[in-house]
Amino acid sequence: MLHVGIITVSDRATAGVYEDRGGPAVRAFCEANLAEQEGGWESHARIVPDEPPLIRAAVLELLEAGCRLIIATGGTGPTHRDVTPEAIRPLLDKELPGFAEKMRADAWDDVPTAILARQACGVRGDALLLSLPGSPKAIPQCLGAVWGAIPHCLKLIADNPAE
Ligand SMILES: Nc1ncnc2c1ncn2[C@@H]1O[C@H](COP(=O)(O)OP(=O)(O)OP(=O)(O)O)[C@@H](O)[C@H]1O
Ligand SMILES: Nc1nc2c(c(=O)[nH]1)N[C@H]1C(S)=C(S)[C@@H](COP(=O)(O)O)O[C@H]1N2
Repeated sequence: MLHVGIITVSDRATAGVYEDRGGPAVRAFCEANLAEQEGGWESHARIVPDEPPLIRAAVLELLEAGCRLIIATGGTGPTHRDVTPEAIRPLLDKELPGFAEKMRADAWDDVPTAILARQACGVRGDALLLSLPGSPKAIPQCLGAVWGAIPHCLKLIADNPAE
């Protein structure tokens, strides 16, 4: 069973200013793309404001719950409240910059503002952590851009545990 953690990082979704569409968009993408997952999969969703300690706490809680793929959406932009990369980076054993590079490169022709996102992606233990922009329409674009590398990455980090 693959446990997938989904974290919406959004002041406004947390406060109820708008209904969260980011978490459900990640879940919908997983539903469409994990149908063949051996042993099945299960999602665990959290919504937090743009506060580093709360973002980190959500990541650590989902790791503790056994999530091996954690996908955060929101808070990657250039404003002072956008702190998801700063919150996630210290938790990574290794950053995998290719994930963010591919997300931005694939979106560039369609959405030039794609380069405003500072996605932090990498591994912690045997888990892969990804961050995506908050815009719900960015979610299938960004996940679609990198999905081809995810099963192999999960297998590599599971097969080569730290001492
Ligand atoms: N979780 C979400 N659910 C629904 N729409 C969202 C969500 N996150 C972002 N959006 C939409 O995408 C647009 C761009 O997101 P923006 O960068 O302003 O949000 P954020 O910084 O990720 O979240 P917030 O401003 O709530 O902290 C917003 O105008 C909003 O309409
Ligand atoms: N594929 C894609 N990437 C995207 C976007 C988008 O609409 N599609 N929006 C951009 C915009 S406008 C911003 S400000 C940044 C950061 O968004 P965030 O702060 O909500 O994470 O993501 C960028 N990346």
